[in-house]
Amino acid sequence: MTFLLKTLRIIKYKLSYRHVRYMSSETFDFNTFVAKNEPMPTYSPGTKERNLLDACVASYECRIRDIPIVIGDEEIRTEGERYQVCPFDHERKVARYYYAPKPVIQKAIDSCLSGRKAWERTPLAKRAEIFLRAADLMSNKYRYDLLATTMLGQGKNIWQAEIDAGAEIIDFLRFDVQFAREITEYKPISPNPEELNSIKYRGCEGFWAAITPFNFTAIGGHLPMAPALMGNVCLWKPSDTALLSNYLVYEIYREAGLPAGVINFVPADGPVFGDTITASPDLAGINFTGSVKTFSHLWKQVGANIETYKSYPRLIGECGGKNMHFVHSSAKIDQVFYGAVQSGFEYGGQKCSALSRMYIPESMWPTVKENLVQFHKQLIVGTPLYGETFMSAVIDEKAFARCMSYLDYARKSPNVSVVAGGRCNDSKGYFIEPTFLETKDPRDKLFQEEIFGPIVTIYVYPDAKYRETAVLASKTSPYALTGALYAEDKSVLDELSEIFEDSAGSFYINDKSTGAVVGQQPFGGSRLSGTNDKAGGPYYLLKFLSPQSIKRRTVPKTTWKHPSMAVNSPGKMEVNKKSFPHVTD
Ligand SMILES: NC(=O)c1ccc[n+]([C@@H]2O[C@H](COP(=O)([O-])OP(=O)(O)OC[C@H]3O[C@@H](n4cnc5c(N)ncnc54)[C@H](O)[C@@H]3O)[C@@H](O)[C@H]2O)c1
Ligand SMILES: N[C@@H](CCC=O)C(=O)O
Repeated sequence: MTFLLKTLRIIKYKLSYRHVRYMSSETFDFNTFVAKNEPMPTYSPGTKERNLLDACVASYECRIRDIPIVIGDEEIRTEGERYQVCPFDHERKVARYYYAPKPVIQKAIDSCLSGRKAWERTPLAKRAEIFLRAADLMSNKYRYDLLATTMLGQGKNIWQAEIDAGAEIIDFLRFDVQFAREITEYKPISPNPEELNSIKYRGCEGFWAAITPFNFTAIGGHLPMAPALMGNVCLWKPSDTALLSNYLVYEIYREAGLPAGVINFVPADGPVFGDTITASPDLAGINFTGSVKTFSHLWKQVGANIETYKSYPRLIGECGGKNMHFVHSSAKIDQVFYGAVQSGFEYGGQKCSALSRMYIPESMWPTVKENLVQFHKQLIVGTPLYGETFMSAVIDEKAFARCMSYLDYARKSPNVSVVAGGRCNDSKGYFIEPTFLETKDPRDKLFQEEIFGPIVTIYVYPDAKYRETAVLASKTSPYALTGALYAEDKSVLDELSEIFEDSAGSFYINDKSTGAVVGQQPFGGSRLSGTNDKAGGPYYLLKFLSPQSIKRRTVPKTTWKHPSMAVNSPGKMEVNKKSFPHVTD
């Protein structure tokens, strides 16, 4: 009976998915293509898209997807199967997967390399068309599956899943196509009529490795796609806790026409994968998003092997943050609460851009505190499958333990008090209550270390000391990812924006620190937050090109002499006897 119901649900969903939106690949002309951001449906109760999404989520009930390693066209399953579970219900398995050991990772490298030339020689416009087709499949046929797998596997609520696995991934694909055209439009000049100059926009010699995090399906899909678009071949190592959605993205690329072996899908133990790719002389680059710890480790491994590579590997790393909201007394107070709740707690604070330290002027603190406590009471924390849930569980046991250790520290520290929240429960899922803490010490570790959970710490400063506090805030953390400044006073905005210039790669004025949109706010940070390559903007793609400059002489030379030399007997080789006295006639 359950089986029958389940099958009926799947059939009903499959019959109803055709909800056709904008198709960018149908009338595609590479030379004129201009991307636009994917419209986001509201999913409010009773809408068509909400009903379709609910049916899609239900169709995954009792299903465990089997996810192989894919090298070329070959599916590989190794011994020792593993499971991805729902973070909000850790008894519920959603995917079964397998780790690639060293020889399998090496096989994936060899497979990539064997197809590299053919893919690089495929015209850019053709490569672009494949990824636009993928964007259309994501926008239409697979929209709800992408959301459902992100909700179930990564614990995002409907809106957070749409931002990521709906709009953002589609935007990445379409805007990258436009950016790829724009950055390859440059042609060198040929002012000498005897020469013709050109540039060949090659990919890199070797293979790229895309190592992706759990927290954004869009980042998972984008990191291998961007090098592939620019003519590279790539190994994609997805995160263990994002496999369900990430494998679907991989399947969509293949359905859209991506040839086998251009991207090989290689789930693996992190260190085994890292050791194998950094030991390969053919490593062309690593496109990484994740923690500082992992990126620094990879960088060291590349450094240790530097003399063994055929080319210097390029390293892109988008890492963590300790993102602040700095509030001045001229700020609009309601904007401060809304921003804090959304940026601090959406997706359980598991966005690299999430608010985690906040500076509030004394005069505002009583009202801000009262409102934060009131809002806190209204937040629904639970299963992301329920439409009114604001926030769900953190991703896994490790994240739960990390958040708990900071909450323990907060309870024990004489400087810290709990404003709201502070509880945790992992009996069903990895639930951490959204928490506001207040500290008396603006250099507290709560103001320096990335927690990556729903914990926001507040420091209350004397209004008149806003300048000194801003200078302190700009230097407190080793990260520089995102930051927001709330103020209405124009001179304060100018002054503080300058103070914060080096402390945030993505800076917001009177808006929260999360929610960058592709093509609108290219994203990334410096200091320990990464190499600031600005995904979602055009310059990102430059990293994946290794252009070849070509000069063609069209009129043969008639002499070897420099113009500065006397013109007697042009073109005839003469030996200068003063320089070579030993030369005799
Ligand atoms: N700046 C950004 O754009 C951005 C975006 C998303 C996430 N992040 C950051 O990512 C982190 C959260 O993601 P996470 O928990 O998945 O990070 P993580 O570093 O634990 O894992 C990232 C990836 O690296 C792999 N990995 C782990 N050890 C490895 C090793 N030795 N060699 C090779 N690969 C290895 C993991 O399996 C995973 O696929 C946070 O710090 C967050 O701020 C940054
Ligand atoms: N680009 C996203 C964050 C990505 C990191 O997790 C944002 O702007 O909120």
